[in-house]
Amino acid sequence: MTSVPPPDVIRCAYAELVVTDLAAARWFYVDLLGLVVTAEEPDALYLRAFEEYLHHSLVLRQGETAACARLAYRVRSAAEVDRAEAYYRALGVRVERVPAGATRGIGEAVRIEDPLGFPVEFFFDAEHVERLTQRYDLHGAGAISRLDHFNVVTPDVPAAQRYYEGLGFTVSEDIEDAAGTVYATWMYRKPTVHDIALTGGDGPRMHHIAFATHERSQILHLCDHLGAARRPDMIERGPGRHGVSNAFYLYLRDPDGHRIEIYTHDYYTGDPDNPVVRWDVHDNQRRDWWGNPVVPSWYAEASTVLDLDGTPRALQERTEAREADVTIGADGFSYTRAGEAPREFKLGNQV
Ligand SMILES: O=C1C=CC(S(=O)(=O)O)=CC1(O)O
Ligand SMILES: [Fe+2]
Repeated sequence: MTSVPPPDVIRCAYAELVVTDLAAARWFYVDLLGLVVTAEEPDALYLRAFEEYLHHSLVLRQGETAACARLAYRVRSAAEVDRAEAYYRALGVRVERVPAGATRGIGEAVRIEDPLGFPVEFFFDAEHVERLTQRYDLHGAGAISRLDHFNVVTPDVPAAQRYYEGLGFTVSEDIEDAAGTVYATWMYRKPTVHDIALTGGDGPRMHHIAFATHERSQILHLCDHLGAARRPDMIERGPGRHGVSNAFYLYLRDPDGHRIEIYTHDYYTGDPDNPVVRWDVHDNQRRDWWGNPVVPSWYAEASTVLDLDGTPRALQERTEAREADVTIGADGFSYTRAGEAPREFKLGNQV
């Protein structure tokens, strides 16, 4: 902890992913997902969703090894970038101040290796570009409106929660058990369910980046589009309705295996007394409200993250119980209505 006040974070703002085949990634993110190309270079794409007016919310950069190179938060003013620098220098983590343009379209920024091992950037100034909210002539049937959240894998969820609480984030929901083990936590700065989800597991790894649509029909269109492209294998999990967040969801894997969630219909969390929702890890509606099982890859796989030199981070193993180990008997395979003995397999699901 430090006596230096934290920067005033507004929201999650952009991610930078390393992809091994930029053309293949372009098909997935632009031709399929419909993200808008703000700028294009031989080895990089700067993409945004239709309601976004900052230069980008996703950077795809050609590289040898697929990885997450950066998770960026926007702060409320240029002065808050200075405060971020002071806060993290006081925390004693690696801090770099970069000039405007270090990332195309982004102003002066502070980059850190955060206490959880993630490459994180704080910025305020960014180039404004056309906001395409009402350019319905450009929206496809699967139009994506904005970046919604990051989900990261980290071994010690309570420690990660404490770090983010120090940064001014608030818990909206979590998954825990009767012994007090916390398996995952959702935390926000913008008044929705989360800007960051902390998923218990070997980390640091990036679990997914999520974009929001306005309508469930847009998510269903993306599934149909993948079918038409004969690429339904890019659908990892869903479509479905989450228990946590109540959002309608779809998880896709991009050509490099990076997980992208398309998400809609979560809820407002902006009042100071917003109630925290706590889920029992043995409630098999927690991750899918309809009780459908979470596919094993969703628990097991996540993207490598890089340090500020671009070197992949070594992983620290989770030492507490792992959700996939404690819920296989409840993840769509049994019912957990209070007082009822767990049943066998949920109809239609077999291990
Ligand atoms: O955004 C999310 C909201 C809810 C869930 S969960 O699978 O319902 O826990 C996962 C998630 O973190 O991707
Ligand atoms: Fe998510």
